[in-house]
Amino acid sequence: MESPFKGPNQIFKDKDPFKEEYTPEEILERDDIIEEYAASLQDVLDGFGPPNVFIYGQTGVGKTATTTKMMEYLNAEAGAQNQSLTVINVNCNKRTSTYQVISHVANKLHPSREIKQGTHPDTIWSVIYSEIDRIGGDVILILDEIDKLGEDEQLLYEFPRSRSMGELENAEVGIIGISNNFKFRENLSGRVKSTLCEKEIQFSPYDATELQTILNYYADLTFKPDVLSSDVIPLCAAYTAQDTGDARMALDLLETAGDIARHENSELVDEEHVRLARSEVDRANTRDIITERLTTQMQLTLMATTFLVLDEGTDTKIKHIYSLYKNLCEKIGTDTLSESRIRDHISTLEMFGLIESSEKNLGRRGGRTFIYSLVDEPRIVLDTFREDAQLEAGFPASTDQLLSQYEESSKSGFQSELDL
Ligand SMILES: Nc1ncnc2c1ncn2[C@@H]1O[C@H](COP(=O)(O)OP(=O)(O)OP(=O)(O)O)[C@@H](O)[C@H]1O
Repeated sequence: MESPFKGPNQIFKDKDPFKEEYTPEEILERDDIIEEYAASLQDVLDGFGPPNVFIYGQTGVGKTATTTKMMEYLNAEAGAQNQSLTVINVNCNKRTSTYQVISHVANKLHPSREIKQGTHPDTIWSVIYSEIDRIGGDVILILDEIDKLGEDEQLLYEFPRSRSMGELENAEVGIIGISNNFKFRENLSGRVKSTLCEKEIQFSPYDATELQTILNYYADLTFKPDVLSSDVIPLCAAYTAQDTGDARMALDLLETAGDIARHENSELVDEEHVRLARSEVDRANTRDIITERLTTQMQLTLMATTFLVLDEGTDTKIKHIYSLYKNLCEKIGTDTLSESRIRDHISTLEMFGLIESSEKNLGRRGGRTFIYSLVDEPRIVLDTFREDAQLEAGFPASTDQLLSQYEESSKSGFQSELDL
């Protein structure tokens, strides 16, 4: 058999900067934010103790990268001034409760103690406090994806108050919470909000010009010289700015365009590669949101909406979505939520960019109603649900037939418009 691999790579010189764990040398296009961030952290260097800061903004807008860079600078300055500063970083995506976070922090502070699963929380807290007091100085706990802690506020209440509650004598603690969930802040209890959100920094989405600067920087690190045709970066930036303004998505698009060109043994990456990459990235993003971000109940709400969209004779309004949702729950044997909870889920699906709404007049009867449609092709959404056997069990037997009919009629609808 002939080798299935392609010839020598003519496109990339390095792919590390595209990896999740890569931290760029420079943070571009965020000078104002960096200034604001530095002002919030100045207390540490001036000896007034670490602040609590809440960082928020959509996904991929540089919250984590900027925070990592700020901590590098802060550590260097604190070191130069002989100040004791300890920074502990925890991603709450993997540790979603106070218990899991404190176990992790205790293990980081005191690795030889090895906290075992089931250790009483009081024991864990006392390991943390005695270790922090032994080290002394300022301690900053960074909680990335802090919203994953949900309603478990114990850590957020207790940790920033540890000094005033007499748990610490030689040290003081501040929390930097990072979140892309806008609802999280609103849902915090007053007592936690007032401390955690003492200082807030909002990261806005990038515009096309900012994305171009970021993409040019990464392109220099990752592509061989002169392989990108001149419209590739502006196109990647324009597509992403119109959509989310998310730098991760723009980088993903650029890398995928390069992958496609490499797969074709092409010597250049061009506009067509970016177009192909765009539909690949869209498909992958939709899949990621559905599988990683939605609860089962949200998935069922989206599934009901998708089947209604396929059933072209029925309006996709909440009442109909809810009724189909209840049938699906029954079919796959899960709890059924109230209509108002499903309304909330529909708002969340809109926030994730999976569905969109339009207002419809109800004609002579008067009044208006909202009609929902899918942002992506139904096939992409259903293909994702098919990967989950429990959800697939809810599919009607006629799914494939409905899907083909829908796709046929969308195609013929397009042709008849062209005939005009
Ligand atoms: N201003 C920037 N300069 C250089 N690189 C950037 C910038 N903004 C984002 N990036 C890069 O884009 C990617 C996504 O950024 P980052 O992880 O910081 O986003 P985030 O806002 O923390 O997203 P999430 O909420 O999903 O965690 C990373 O590879 C990061 O290095």
